[in-house]
Amino acid sequence: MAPKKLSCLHSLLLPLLTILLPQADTRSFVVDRDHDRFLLDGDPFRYVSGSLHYFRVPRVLWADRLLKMRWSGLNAIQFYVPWNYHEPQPGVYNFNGSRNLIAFLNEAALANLLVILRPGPYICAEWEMGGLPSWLLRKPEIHLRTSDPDFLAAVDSWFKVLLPKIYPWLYHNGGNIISIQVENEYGSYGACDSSYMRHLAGLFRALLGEKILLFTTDGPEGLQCGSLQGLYTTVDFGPADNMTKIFTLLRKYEPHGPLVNSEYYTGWLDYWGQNHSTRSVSAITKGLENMLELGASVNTYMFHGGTNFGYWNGADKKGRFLPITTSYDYDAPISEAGDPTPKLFALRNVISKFQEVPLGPLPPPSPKMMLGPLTLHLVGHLLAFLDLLCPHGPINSILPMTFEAVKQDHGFMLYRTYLTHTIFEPTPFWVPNNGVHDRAYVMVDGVFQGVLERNMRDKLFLMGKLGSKLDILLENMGRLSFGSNSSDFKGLLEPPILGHTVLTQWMMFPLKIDNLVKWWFPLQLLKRPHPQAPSGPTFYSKTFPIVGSAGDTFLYLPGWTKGQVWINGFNLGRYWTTRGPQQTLYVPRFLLFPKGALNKITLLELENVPLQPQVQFLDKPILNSTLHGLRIDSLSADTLSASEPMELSGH
Ligand SMILES: CCCCNC(=S)N1C[C@H](O)[C@@H](O)[C@@H](O)[C@H]1CO
Repeated sequence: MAPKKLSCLHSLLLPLLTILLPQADTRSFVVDRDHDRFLLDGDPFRYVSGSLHYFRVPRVLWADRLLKMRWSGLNAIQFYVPWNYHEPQPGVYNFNGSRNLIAFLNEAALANLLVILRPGPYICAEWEMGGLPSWLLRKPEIHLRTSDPDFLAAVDSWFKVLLPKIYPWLYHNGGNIISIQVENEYGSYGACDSSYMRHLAGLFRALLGEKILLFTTDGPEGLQCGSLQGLYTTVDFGPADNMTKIFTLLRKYEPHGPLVNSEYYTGWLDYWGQNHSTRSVSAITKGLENMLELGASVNTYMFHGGTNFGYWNGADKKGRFLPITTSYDYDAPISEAGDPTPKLFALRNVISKFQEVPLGPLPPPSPKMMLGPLTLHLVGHLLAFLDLLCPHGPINSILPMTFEAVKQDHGFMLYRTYLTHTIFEPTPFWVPNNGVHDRAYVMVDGVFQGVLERNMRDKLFLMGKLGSKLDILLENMGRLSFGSNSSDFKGLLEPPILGHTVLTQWMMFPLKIDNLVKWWFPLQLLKRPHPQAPSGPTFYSKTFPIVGSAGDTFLYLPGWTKGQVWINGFNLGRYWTTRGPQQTLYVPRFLLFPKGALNKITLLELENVPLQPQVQFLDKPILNSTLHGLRIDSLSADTLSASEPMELSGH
């Protein structure tokens, strides 16, 4: 069922693509079960693909990354489409700028790369709520990833917008999409709702037609529940797994047709507070060569990881809640900053034994820049800006409400109540049933008392007078992206208890920090110094010029604790210097104004500010600090010493 009207871009591009590519009516990508292979336009074909997530790479960098992937010998790329990235509110869609999926497909076509598309609706990917929009949780009893009518209604409505957009880009229609995955590792979810999977398969067929190859991907243990008649079954595993054993198991589901590993892990993800993950070059190249020897088609996950900018990281639960770091470097062949690594050259060498790889030099690593140290100035305590951060005023409720209930999807919310009696002695303060989701910065009359953290710290001791103001800044650290319970509500899930008193009569202030930072600090007069010595959630800022030529750089925040950073209004993501393993944040050079113009860095430090409120921009990342302090051997001496301190005029 072709869409009734092609967008003007399609009507312009499609004829171009049809001229550049063989006529649409002769194009085909099919499974040849007689010879256990794919056929592309009737010829034997094997893909060697790499995963790159457009939603983790600013659009201005897409062409650079795709060129490097093509040069590496890949003939295809694989990527997800995060539902929550494109439908921020029910019925509100965004496909602009770095969300322009069609522009990304076109960039891939221009790089001569075929596409394996994975539109979900659930994508996992260490992404916020595995790609599902958090507004689904406004119906708290919804059963995600099942044939729950409320969930399917939202899925149908989303796919009726998305799938017609990609229909013209299907390979047999003249585009570059050769196959499409249905759901994601459904067999690992536990619901095992085959009517849900059948519903999705039917919807994809209705909107995409009969020709496109639809497939599923599961770990070996998930094939039973994740596979479905009519969808080609593929598997995922890494270099340490037993390829022979897993492919033998896969043959139980696909006795004929090409063997496919849809996620061959080149590295792994990082959690805040855990050691940095790496995978050895030798193990990865050996595993890839073994699979290519077998004639398998392989997608390497990730080939370029990118960054969880803003609040987009997801989380796992392994004994305790584990948020994913801002960096999604993944120890991938192309680093977070887009630089080729030894792993890339080693994989290219393996691929070249099986298929032609493009000649010509690979673009050199991007120029890097050092800057600073910069001394930031105090703008004011977060509470001093409540009127600007929550212009519509608070929501009142006897019991605290969740982020989802007040329709705050990401970031921070302030909960406020007043003590109904004087507390003379330090008195236990806690939220029952581990009900802080995820971190609570507690203040009494504006004075910072400490932090409660999901699974990590559940009690503080407070004192206060009758009528004292009790403020709790609640941080959403990203919703679970994997596991059987994606309904990861955020906020105070239960009323807090002080001593023997259940605290009621709450005011909820959903905070629109990003809006404010984008338009804020135009003049020094907006500073609102805090009456007490600032500790707890406090804004710092600095205006600075670039010295010398601009380049990619890595923001280093020695002595700071935890918070959020914006550069020229762009939300760079979370830092957590005291937790690691990530110590720097990637700053693509396009974010910075060149020499002659002024840049603005804004920090929201949530806990403690260093005596010297300074930051530096380094010429290399630090992603592997030990759990107990930074291993500075990862930095050259000159980098650490950096240039002369820059005392700049201005604000
Ligand atoms: C502990 C990892 C949680 C499960 N995720 C796994 S196994 N993975 C498979 C999943 O399909 C992919 O989206 C990624 O999430 C990948 C890990 O990078």
